[in-house]
Amino acid sequence: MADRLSAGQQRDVDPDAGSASRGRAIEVHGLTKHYGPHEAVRGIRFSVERGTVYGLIGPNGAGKTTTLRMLVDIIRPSSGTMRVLGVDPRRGGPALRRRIGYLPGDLRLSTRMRGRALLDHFARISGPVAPGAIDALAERFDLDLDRPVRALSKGNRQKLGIVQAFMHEPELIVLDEPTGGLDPLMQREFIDLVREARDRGQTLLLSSHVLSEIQQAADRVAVLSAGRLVAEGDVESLRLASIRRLRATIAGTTADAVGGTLGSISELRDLTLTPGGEARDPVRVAATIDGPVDPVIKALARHLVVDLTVEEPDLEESVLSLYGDEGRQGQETSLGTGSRFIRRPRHAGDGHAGPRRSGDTEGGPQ
Ligand SMILES: Nc1ncnc2c1ncn2[C@@H]1O[C@H](COP(=O)(O)OP(=O)(O)OP(=O)(O)O)[C@@H](O)[C@H]1O
Repeated sequence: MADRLSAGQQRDVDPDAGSASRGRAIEVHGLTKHYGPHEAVRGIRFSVERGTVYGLIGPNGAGKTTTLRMLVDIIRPSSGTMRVLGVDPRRGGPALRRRIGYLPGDLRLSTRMRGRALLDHFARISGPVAPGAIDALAERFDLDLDRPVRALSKGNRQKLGIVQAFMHEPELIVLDEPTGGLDPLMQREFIDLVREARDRGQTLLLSSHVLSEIQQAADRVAVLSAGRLVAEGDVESLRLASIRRLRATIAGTTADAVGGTLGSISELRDLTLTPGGEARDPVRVAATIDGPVDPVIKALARHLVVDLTVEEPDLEESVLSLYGDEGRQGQETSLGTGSRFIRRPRHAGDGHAGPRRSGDTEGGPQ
């Protein structure tokens, strides 16, 4: 596994592995990474309490992988400081690495070895694995360890990566996009595994661009955008969770009547109504729900709803929707009760001038 934490060169463990940070598994201050002139991570700071699950979310290219790779000492930061399990990862060497389980985002496994032999090989590097632990994990994920790794499907190779990250029950588990390639049943199993590890006192840091996954698994969340940390807080405080995209088709009425019902719902933003060609043809509704779904559903139910979808928007859309231009540029501002950097989200009504009929502007449905 090209990217797996390897034994590497022996280095000394930092002697001041610290009293001040004993409650924290990870502390990051002003962490920055340049790739040539490109600033992939720009002065971020966050900390992860021991025995918690911390989620890093952000659209593609936000800097999640770069951040994780710095924490596990695969790449060097350009500037800033990090403490991982009380140790500077640049100086922690194999002793620190054995305390960490790591699943890289670009897991490449193409060996002829069978799954079991590969995991045994990893176990020799990562430290002792309890008897039966590998089989128990494999069984849980329905993973056949007797097949050559290169013959496994992408999802099964991902399972192998998950097993190697968890099997030695390390103090800290760092997972980059862990559920890529897993089917929904296995994703569920993975979330359970994360919670059980947390309940045993292990600390987990995971990245994802799927908001719902982080919502289910994490206690605390940081949102990265364009290399900056634009929001940080506990999962409930993260308003990204309440953003949904609504599409509906309503029959037997006019766009004006639908606008009359929906126009005053404060949870709806960017409401666009597209009338049918003929007077009583179905009206198509598109909008963003920012808040509880219930008032919207009740307002829609006053009409004949012939089709309805309410779905999670993609993360880029959510970040930009809530954090606007600052999110686009990755700026930080602070706000919040118990949360750093949580920017006041835009509310319905901020610049919201009622429903738009399709054709009123060039934009169309958002
Ligand atoms: N080795 C590299 N050389 C140059 N630029 C890089 C390198 N690795 C990453 N980048 C750039 O750094 C930025 C952050 O990339 P990173 O992979 O950390 O983002 P990410 O949030 O993990 O994205 P994704 O969800 O797509 O994996 C991107 O603009 C990316 O193109």
